[in-house]
Amino acid sequence: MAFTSAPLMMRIMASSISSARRAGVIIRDIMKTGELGIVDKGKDDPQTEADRTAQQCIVASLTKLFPSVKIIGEEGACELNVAKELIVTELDTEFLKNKCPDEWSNVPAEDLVIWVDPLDGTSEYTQGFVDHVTVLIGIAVKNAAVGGVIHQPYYKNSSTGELGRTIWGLRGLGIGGFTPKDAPSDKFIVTTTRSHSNATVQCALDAMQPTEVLRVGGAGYKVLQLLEGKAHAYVFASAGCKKWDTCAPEAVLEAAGGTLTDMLGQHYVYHKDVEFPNRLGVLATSRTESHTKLVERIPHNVREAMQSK
Ligand SMILES: Nc1ncnc2c1ncn2[C@@H]1O[C@H](COP(=O)(O)O)[C@@H](OP(=O)(O)O)[C@H]1O
Ligand SMILES: [Mg+2]
Ligand SMILES: [Mg+2]
Ligand SMILES: [Mg+2]
Repeated sequence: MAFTSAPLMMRIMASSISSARRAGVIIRDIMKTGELGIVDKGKDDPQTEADRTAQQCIVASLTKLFPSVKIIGEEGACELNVAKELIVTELDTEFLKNKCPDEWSNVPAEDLVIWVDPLDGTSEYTQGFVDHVTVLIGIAVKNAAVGGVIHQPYYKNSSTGELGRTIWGLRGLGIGGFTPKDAPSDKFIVTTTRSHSNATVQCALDAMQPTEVLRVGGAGYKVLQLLEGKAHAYVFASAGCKKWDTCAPEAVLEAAGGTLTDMLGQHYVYHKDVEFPNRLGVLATSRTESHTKLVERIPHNVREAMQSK
């Protein structure tokens, strides 16, 4: 096959793009059957047949191609001996036309972790807000979120009518599949959770003094709103998001000049032994905003509430 000599990082990105697309088809197909097979993993934490099957597809496909790379998926350990139709072996050839940034051209498998959220925005998926759903595949090198794929299965291309779009980002290369837009400079729009709010989340939002608040599902979708110029900041003062929610969004947003950190302005780490919860919340800003200025607006009681978790 052409391009098989591409560096490991580029092959993983290209395979992530292909398998995220296939996961998007699985998510749409399961919705069409009307049998979502919802299981409650905890309070406000549903899992569906689409989460389970999309994860099997992504993890089995990446494991087949990259057996020595650590892969961590939201839905836990999964069966790797899956039906042939669930295995995606093709690499996205368009992506492989890019030159690998020098800093990633020799990264060994043991420095990599792939964080998989097979369906981000599950609550919204079960309630029919399908636009909020994304498939997230993040690639960490040692501690840092470096590469990411965000696939939006229900995005409709207005000229072709085709469903699904895939946005990728790689530090040192930039982003693809999409042209970012800046949000209006005469407003300050903040995007936040639709289904996991609480008093601390609201207190942090109020402190931002937004002109408008958007309440939508999924970490992936909220970061897309920043890239699309629909919001200036994503503010979520809660420990509810996990590493698979933020690895891909952080890499894509930062490749486009934005910033994603905890509420204190520190980057999360994504090595294989890190704990899953993002205990200090999520604060993300588009490339036009001063991240530090927003960190300074977080009130003491919110900082204390988060640090005591
Ligand atoms: N309190 C909480 N409990 C469980 N999961 C939470 C949570 N708060 C946020 N999350 C998870 O973080 C992601 C984004 O949340 P939100 O849409 O509220 O912004 C969702 O991922 P999943 O849909 O992949 O599970 C959601 O489940
Ligand atoms: Mg979930
Ligand atoms: Mg998620
Ligand atoms: Mg999920």
